[in-house]
Amino acid sequence: MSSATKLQVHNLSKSFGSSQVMKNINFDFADNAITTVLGPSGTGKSVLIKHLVGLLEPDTGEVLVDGDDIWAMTEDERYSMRTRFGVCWQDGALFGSMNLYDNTAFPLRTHTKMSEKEIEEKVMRLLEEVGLGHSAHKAPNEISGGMKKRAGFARAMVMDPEFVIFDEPDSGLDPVRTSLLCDIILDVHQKHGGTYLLVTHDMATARKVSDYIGLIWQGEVVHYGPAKEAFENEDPFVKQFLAGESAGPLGMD
Ligand SMILES: Nc1ncnc2c1ncn2[C@@H]1O[C@H](COP(=O)(O)OP(=O)(O)OP(=O)(O)O)[C@@H](O)[C@H]1O
Repeated sequence: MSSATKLQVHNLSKSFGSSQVMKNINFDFADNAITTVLGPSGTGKSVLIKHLVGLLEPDTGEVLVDGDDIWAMTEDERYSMRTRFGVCWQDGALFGSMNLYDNTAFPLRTHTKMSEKEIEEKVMRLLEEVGLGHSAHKAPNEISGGMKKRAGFARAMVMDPEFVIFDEPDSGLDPVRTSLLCDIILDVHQKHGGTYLLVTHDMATARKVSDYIGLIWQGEVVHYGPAKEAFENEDPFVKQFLAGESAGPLGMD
């Protein structure tokens, strides 16, 4: 893959105490495509996301946005770099005291000078795009887990991010709701473009949405390439991983 993509991770390593979670990770995330990073629980997928948005600093290595190392930036530059990202956390990370409309409007009211009329037009369009146009007045505790994730997605999109990151979009959802969310992700991506990254261990999600697939195993990238190539790959590690088999070269520890 070209080394000139807008979002890159180069030789990133990270340890917590004596536990090394990331071992020299490299990714050049394809521009304007959907990449899924797959890995078993505890393999460091959320840690990867936190590095990408500048919430964690690597021990060694770099996170590059447009070729600039985010940890060589000033705090202000890093803050403004973060506004180019929309992140969909597992539970939607909604403010419990605000309805879905106000949750989605919050970044616009905080970071822009848009009028309430402009905000309303944008917020309602996004809530409709994620299938929540009729639920704008509801509070987070009045809606299902799937709806929370969709509301989190609408809020993540409201500042027109170039990079959209999903932390396990399928977690806690049944297969039908997961499939609905995947359809919405594909629709929104087609409409707005952007570089999307999903981390998950759900193969069905990966099959449905991915243009590219990366596999992380024990803190290392064991495969990265076009999704079709990954699912046709004969490498025993990749085959076992994508088939979800217990027998094979990947150990269970
Ligand atoms: N701030 C932290 N301090 C210490 N250890 C941490 C910290 N953040 C993550 N870890 C450890 O790093 C490892 C990877 O965690 P991470 O949450 O990234 O896994 P994951 O692949 O996202 O797992 P899951 O699929 O279960 O969400 C775990 O062993 C976790 O306990």
